[in-house]
Amino acid sequence: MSKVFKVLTINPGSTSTKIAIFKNDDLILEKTLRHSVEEINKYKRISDQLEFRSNLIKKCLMENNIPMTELDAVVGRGGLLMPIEGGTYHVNSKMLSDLREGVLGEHASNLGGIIAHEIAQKLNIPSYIVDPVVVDELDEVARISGIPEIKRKSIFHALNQKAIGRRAAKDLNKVYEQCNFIIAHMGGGISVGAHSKGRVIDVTNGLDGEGPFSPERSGGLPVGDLIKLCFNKKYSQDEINKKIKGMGGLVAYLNTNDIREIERKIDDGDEDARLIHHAMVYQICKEIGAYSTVLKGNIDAILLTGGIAYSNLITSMIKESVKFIAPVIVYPGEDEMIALAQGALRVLKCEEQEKVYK
Ligand SMILES: Nc1ncnc2c1ncn2[C@@H]1O[C@H](COP(=O)(O)OP(=O)(O)O)[C@@H](O)[C@H]1O
Ligand SMILES: CCCC(=O)OP(=O)(O)O
Repeated sequence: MSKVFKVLTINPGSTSTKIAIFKNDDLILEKTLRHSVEEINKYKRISDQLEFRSNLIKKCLMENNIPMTELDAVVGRGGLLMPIEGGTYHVNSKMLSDLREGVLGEHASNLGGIIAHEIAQKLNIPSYIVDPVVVDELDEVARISGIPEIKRKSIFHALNQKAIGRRAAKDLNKVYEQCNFIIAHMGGGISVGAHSKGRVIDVTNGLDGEGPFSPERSGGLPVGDLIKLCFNKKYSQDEINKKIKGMGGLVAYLNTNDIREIERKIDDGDEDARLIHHAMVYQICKEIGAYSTVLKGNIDAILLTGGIAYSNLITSMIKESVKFIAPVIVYPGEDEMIALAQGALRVLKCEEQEKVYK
């Protein structure tokens, strides 16, 4: 009989840490540990959250009677490394140092590989990352920004966008590599991508001031006004960075990253909450419209996913605006945990070779 592998998957997002245990493809345990703005903003740098998130994970495994010694591998969501092709990468020392340093910036997913390695090395088992947020398949034309010194970058919810693209293709009785999709992942950050026959040829940088604003990010801003803000000596570089990610978007306007709380306020007649909620949806729709031109209108479906896709109010508002472009399919939440596990399993079962981060 072939060996059954037990894998721990760790997915640090900007507003949550999700963990799951799989026995081969079977899900044994899944937990979402949500973090409030106050909890997260206590820490200056993402790497400072290591102990906080790592302890929560260990506590959760203990409470659920999962002995770590039974694990065969640990796999984390990959972070802001140098741009790389998709796949499963063994966590190595170069990767760890780039994740700790934040070579391409700060994001919670930088902790995925670090925590996976921390747990795995004590157990003497391998640690991996899969399809990190820097998967880069952009068409050359999409890299041009408008200033030669600034190149557009592919930083997005690659793991989930790819997994949902595959799921939708299957639901449409097609294969991902034959389909054209616009995928909007709506979580703590929001990214909108154009998937052309299995390649993400253009995508909003979900982290750094592009696309729609999100629960905790500013999205694209009027540049002239941003420049004034940078040079008026009122804010440090760190403070401006926090306005773009962490303290931007819904957090800046309404002091919460929680859509459910905002929708309760709307139900209670809060007009400010209604306007800001509407503005976020409006910007998502505009971006979907823009990306329909990238695919020249040849689109199998528009896919809405991420935690925010649980909101019927938001998905129905988006459908209303974009359904003229292509059919809209909603996949609430994400397929990231199974995608992480399967990435590790393919390597453990020798069906695929692990990739080396250099
Ligand atoms: N059932 C729900 N209804 C509406 N919004 C939800 C629901 N569950 C989560 N969300 C919202 O989804 C967002 C987080 O999405 P998620 O994909 O979990 O993000 P991340 O992985 O970035 O932490 C938050 O704004 C949260 O309030
Ligand atoms: C764009 C990078 C990935 C990202 O934003 O993830 P979260 O929404 O989990 O913060």
